[in-house]
Amino acid sequence: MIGNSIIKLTGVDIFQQKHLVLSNVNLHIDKNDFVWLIGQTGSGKSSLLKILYGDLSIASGSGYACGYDLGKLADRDVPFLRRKLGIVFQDFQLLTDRTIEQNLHFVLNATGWTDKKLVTDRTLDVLEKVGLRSKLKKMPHELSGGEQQRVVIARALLNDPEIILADEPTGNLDPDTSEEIVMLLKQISQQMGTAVVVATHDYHIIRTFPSRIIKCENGKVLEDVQIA
Ligand SMILES: Nc1ncnc2c1ncn2[C@@H]1O[C@H](COP(=O)(O)OP(=O)(O)OP(=O)(O)O)[C@@H](O)[C@H]1O
Repeated sequence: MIGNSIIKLTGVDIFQQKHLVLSNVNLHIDKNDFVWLIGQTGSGKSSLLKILYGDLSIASGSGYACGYDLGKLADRDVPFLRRKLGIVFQDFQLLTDRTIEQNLHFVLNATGWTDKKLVTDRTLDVLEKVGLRSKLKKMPHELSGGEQQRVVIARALLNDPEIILADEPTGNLDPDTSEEIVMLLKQISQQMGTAVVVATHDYHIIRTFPSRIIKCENGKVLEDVQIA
C-alpha cells in the first residue's frame, strides 16, 4: 500500500487483444473506499477489473495494486497479488460437489494454509462475518442464491484482502437479496477497512446506496460521476 492508496493507475491504456478498450485511465482507490463501477455493456468494466487482478497486462502508463507494480508483474507474482484481492463474480463459481466447509478449506489449502486448527478457525470466522456459520456442512445447492453469494464473499475474505473486486455480484439475485448483499459489502468496507469495487448495471441499487461512482464511457474512465 502506498499511504492509504490500494489502487493507483496513471495514464494506463487497456487492450483486449489488439483492440484498445480504455485509454489514458487514471484511477485512485483508497482503504475503506466503496466504489460503484458503471458503464454500458462492452464499455470495459470487466477489462478494467482484469487489469487490477493481473489477468490483463498494462500496455502503457503505470499501475499499482496492493503494493504490486502491475507493469512489472511476472506470472509467478499473480497468485500472491490474488491473495490480496477478493474476487466475486455474478455466477457463484462454488465447487458444486463439495460442502461449504470443503469449498473454503480448498482455497485455504491452495493458498498455503497448513495448520488444521487455523484452517478451521478461519473458515468459521469468515462464515460468521457473512452470517452463515450454521451452513458449514451444507452443499451449495442446498443454499439460496443469496446465501451462495454470501459464501463467495466469505471465500473472498479468507486471506484478509485489501480490496474486493465484485463483477455484477447481484446480477442473478432478486432486488431484496441484492440489497442484502450490497449491505454486507458496505459493512465489510466500513468495519474492516477493505476497499470494495462493485461493477453493476443496477441503477436502483446505486441510488439506494449512494457512494462514489466510476464510469466507463467512450473508451475512457470517468472518476466521480453523478447519475440522474
Ligand atoms: N477476451 C477478449 N478478447 C477480445 N476482445 C474482448 C475480450 N473480452 C472483452 N473483449 C472486448 O472488450 C470490450 C470491453 O469488454 P468488457 O467485457 O470489458 O466490457 P464490460 O463493460 O465489462 O461489459 P459487460 O457489462 O457486458 O460485462 C468489448 O468490446 C469486448 O467485446
